Amino acid sequence: MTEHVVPSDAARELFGETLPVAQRYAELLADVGVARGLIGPREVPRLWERHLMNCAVVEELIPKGADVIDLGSGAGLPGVVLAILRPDLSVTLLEPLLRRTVFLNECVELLRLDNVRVYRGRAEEVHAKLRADIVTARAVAPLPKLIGWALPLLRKGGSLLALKGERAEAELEEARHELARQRPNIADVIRVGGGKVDPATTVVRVTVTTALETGTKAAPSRSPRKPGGRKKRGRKR
Ligand SMILES: C[S@@+](CC[C@H](N)C(=O)[O-])C[C@H]1O[C@@H](n2cnc3c(N)ncnc32)[C@H](O)[C@@H]1O
Repeated sequence: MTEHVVPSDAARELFGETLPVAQRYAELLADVGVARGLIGPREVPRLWERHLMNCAVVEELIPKGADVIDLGSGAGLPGVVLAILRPDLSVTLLEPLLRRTVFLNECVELLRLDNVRVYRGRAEEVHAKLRADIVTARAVAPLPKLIGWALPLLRKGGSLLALKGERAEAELEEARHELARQRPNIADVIRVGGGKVDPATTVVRVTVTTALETGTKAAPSRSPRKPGGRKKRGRKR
């Protein structure tokens, strides 16, 4: 195992019985991910704390059995982490760049993630094709742009969970105009994972309170699970 990819006790606690799969993912990021330029070599020593764990704690905001789109998944953050931790979720990794979707497909296969599909495309071009209960996004675009890309993908009552940094509240203020132009919604900033990750992960959550207008309806969502699917992995809480 790559020396730097050894999980801390906190990571062991957080991932529980799913740790071996998370560990394999961390190794893929550290080896293939770095070799192909999908993740910077300087990130390797902090893969667990800054990347995997920071993303994992967002799972507490996601209802059981939800359809999740990870918008701008890149090398799989946070989508792959959430899929590992929560086999009950159906996760679509939405990513436009071929090099990244190739890596994502390799991850799905090597980690045997039957609850994940990789979808190559740009968010703004798939509004008529994809629908979800939750859209996650980390480091993809400024909030006003992200809102315009993500909200049309949500079912009524669904939420965009945008992982943001220190400026989350200010970004939300800057996005008020765009929020007002969209379907009715409620937006707030929440911090998750306090006591598990330091600093806690900051999430801008935007929940849409109405259904999409007719004429913008997507095809029914396809479950990424294969027929007969994989056995559920247990999870220590
Ligand atoms: C800085 S990377 C972040 C990747 C990953 N979410 C992470 O946190 O490591 C931004 C990603 O968003 C993708 N992206 C950019 N514009 C997009 C769009 N319009 N729709 C979907 N994905 C997009 C890029 O291809 C890239 O992989």
